Amino acid sequence: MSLVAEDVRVRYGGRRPLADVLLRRPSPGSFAVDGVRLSLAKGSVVALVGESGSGKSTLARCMARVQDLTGGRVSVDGVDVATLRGRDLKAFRRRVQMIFQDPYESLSPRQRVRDIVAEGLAVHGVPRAEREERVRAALTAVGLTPVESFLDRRPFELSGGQRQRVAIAGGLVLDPDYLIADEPVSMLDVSVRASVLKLLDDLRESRELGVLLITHDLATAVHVADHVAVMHGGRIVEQGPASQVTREPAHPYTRALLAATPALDRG
Ligand SMILES: Nc1ncnc2c1ncn2[C@@H]1O[C@H](COP(=O)(O)OP(=O)(O)OP(=O)(O)O)[C@@H](O)[C@H]1O
Repeated sequence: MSLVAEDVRVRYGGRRPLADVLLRRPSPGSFAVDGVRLSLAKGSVVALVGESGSGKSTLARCMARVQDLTGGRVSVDGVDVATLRGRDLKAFRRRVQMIFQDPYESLSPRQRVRDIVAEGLAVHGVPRAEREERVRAALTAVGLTPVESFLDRRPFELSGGQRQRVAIAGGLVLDPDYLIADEPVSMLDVSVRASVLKLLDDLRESRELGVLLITHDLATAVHVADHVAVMHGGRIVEQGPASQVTREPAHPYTRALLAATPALDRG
């Protein structure tokens, strides 16, 4: 079972963001994602690595079907996700969950942990009587135990790492097949990054979750990924097993990324 992007292209229309002009990012005529192929199998962690503006988030949104493609296709188990409607689309929305960089921004400040985590259950019509048990199971799975001491807290009463765990629990509660994590640790203290990455790795193993880990940091990528795809200017310039990409980088851009990651460069 896998979620696959094939020759995906995205071109944005309209006015260009000022930051793009100032940073001399690709012009409107060019593609933010330009012919990308990427496959995410269940039970694997694939890291999508590249600098800001390289197209990682755009590709991720396409794979979650929250963004339209200009060309190519995204399929799940061989079915083009653009063709999904009604019940099938709802099932896809359950199967593919996204979590974001800043758990503080993506979590509603006034809601309590129990309601934040239960939100997806309500949307997907899980009976009220089942919700509490599933919320507890999800919080246990992300290591927020004893569960009782977290259920009634609000986001501001949690540490950054705990907030990211709540966001992950909110995705997991629907028992997805794939988790797309867009820079999930970049806002966290270095000391808690490793534990959140380990959590993603544990979930991959215990739930056979397919994790797409988006990061600008190669060190984060190789920490947990089986497969690394390096994105630059809307294209994947290199991809392969994590050990191969870091030991024998074939593309100059990958070599530059490695050189900027001293610990890996030495190793
Ligand atoms: N809604 C949009 N409208 C116009 N251009 C956009 C839009 N979203 C992204 N872009 C542009 O598309 C390109 C790729 O952006 P994208 O966010 O996918 O890259 P990224 O690698 O995820 O970067 P970051 O890590 O900064 O989010 C950039 O030039 C960006 O400014």
